[in-house]
Amino acid sequence: MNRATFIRLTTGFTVGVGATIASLRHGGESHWINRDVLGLEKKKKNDGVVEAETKIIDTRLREYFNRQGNREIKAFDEIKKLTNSTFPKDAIMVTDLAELYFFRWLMPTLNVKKALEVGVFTGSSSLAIAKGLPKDGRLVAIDISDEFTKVAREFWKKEGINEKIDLRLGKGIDVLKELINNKSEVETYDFVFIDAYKPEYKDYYELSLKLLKKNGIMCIDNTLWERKVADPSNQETNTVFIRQFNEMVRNDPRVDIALTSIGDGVTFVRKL
Ligand SMILES: C[S@@+](CC[C@H](N)C(=O)[O-])C[C@H]1O[C@@H](n2cnc3c(N)ncnc32)[C@H](O)[C@@H]1O
Repeated sequence: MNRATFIRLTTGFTVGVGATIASLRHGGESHWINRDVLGLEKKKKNDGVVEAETKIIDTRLREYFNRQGNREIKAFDEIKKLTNSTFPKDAIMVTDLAELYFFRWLMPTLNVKKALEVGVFTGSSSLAIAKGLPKDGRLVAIDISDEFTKVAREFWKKEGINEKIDLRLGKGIDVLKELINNKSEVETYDFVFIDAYKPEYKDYYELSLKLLKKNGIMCIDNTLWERKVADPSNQETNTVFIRQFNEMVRNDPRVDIALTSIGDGVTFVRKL
């Protein structure tokens, strides 16, 4: 059998690819190998069941996915490259490419005219949102860092979308409160994207909910937090905050929700 067509477990247990993605049961210690075949990571659960996880981590499959699943927008790659060279240590914060394509598509699909974002960094998600807005659409983009958003501002200008973006520098909570204080802003936003300081997610959520229209959509990024939310032994600060946040949203009767495994996990919320 061609090595690339099977999964081998450390017990010597070997199975064909087609039948095994959902679950493999066996008794001994196991780790799956040859991620390259499926592009899916598998982990052994306590009861010996090995399950496929949804995040695409295989480079080849990811490349195929990004190439074939979307009509290429070169600017998404360019901003990622520019961020890598300008802020190599922080570049991991750039929003997942699949998410960028999805947001660009979502804006006209939801007929979004007025959007809000908390957490701009070098401007990738703002770029995707603004590209999907109509000519007279507006994105209010909030970030605390002048240094990061300087790169964003220059890039938006180059892309000809800067007119659609109203950048507000400041702490997310303060700027959202300022917006709410202006009564004409309350319940006028069609779309909100939250991707800033994790311990403040609950505050961004509460404040943004006031700004969101009825039936407006809020997307909250990183809600699977590198899968750590599902590991009870992980008690890191951000993991705990995200877990509490997920619990709160799940129990909030003011919204309808869908947690998706796109990127690092994105929760979609519709204001009822
Ligand atoms: C994960 S990055 C955002 C990534 C961005 N969405 C993108 O597509 O590249 C988080 C951003 O939140 C900003 N930030 C951190 N604390 C903040 C706060 N208290 N208020 C507003 N922005 C904050 C950081 O400066 C950083 O740019």
